[in-house]
Amino acid sequence: MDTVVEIDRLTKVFRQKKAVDDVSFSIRKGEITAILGPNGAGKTTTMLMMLGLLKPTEGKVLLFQQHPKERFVRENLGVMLQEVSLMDAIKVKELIQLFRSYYPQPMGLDQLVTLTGLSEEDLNRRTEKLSGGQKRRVAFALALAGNPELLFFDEPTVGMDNTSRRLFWKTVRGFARQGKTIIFTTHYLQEADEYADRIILFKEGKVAADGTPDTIKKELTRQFVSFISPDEIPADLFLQMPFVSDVYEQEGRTYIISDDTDSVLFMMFEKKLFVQDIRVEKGSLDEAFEHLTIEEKEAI
Ligand SMILES: Nc1ncnc2c1ncn2[C@@H]1O[C@H](COP(=O)(O)OP(=O)(O)OP(=O)(O)O)[C@@H](O)[C@H]1O
Repeated sequence: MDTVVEIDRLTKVFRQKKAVDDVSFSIRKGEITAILGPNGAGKTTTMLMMLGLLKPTEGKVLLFQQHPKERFVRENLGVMLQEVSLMDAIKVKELIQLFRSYYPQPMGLDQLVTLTGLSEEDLNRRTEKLSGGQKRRVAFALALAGNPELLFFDEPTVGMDNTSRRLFWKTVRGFARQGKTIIFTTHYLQEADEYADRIILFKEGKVAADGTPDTIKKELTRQFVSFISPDEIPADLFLQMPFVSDVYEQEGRTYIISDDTDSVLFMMFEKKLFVQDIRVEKGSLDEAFEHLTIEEKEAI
């Protein structure tokens, strides 16, 4: 059973708004997948539907080939949501032990403490006395308590200091090496790039791109050569080059989209094309991603 998550034509409509719009994908065992996208793109809504916490308007979710609410799924699932609310008036250690007792094969307390960086002092503290960062560490321990095969993290590192963040990712990577499947949402391309095997990029409730970090970066950062020419240069001249993916004209300027802008320039000079005002855009990743975010804000 290689496919752990299967989503088929998932849609969620809140009043008039389509928060998630006809999304399908599947996730294989042992993959670390980042669901990346700007505010309001539909990441959390998708995650809540995957977890069975929100009913889809249309479409379906299968985890381990079963409905998310099935007992087998529950016992193999670990979740850390954005808002951490812990039970009050109980010591951290007691809360973790309580969670461990819910599962047939829980993770050992010592291992949980090592993996999450909780100190002896933290364990004996009452939950309402914890700082934001400490709460997230406890939430992480609770997500791991059942030694789950599938882990969901909704913006896991928000509010974590650098040490906690490093430990978090070290633990997550170790899990993936053991064959556990990890899904996390994030706003940060850098975090997705660094830690995920695969990025599913959400935009306005849809999957805008899906692939390895390198593929996604390439898609986001279209490189091109552009110029103005008084001559009619046939687009085919460029399109027949293997590294040119598109040619178009906009406001009197011709754009040659290519991964290899150097070769485009070389060909232009070799053929002695009469062009003026040549510009080469290497495509900054940050700019491209920011552009995506701004578009999203404008659309709201
Ligand atoms: N319970 C709800 N009722 C009405 N609208 C909602 C509800 N939950 C989410 N939405 C709307 O659905 C859209 C998607 O929201 P969602 O929280 O899934 O996005 P997100 O990508 O997780 O954003 P963020 O990064 O800000 O957490 C947004 O426009 C949001 O306002």
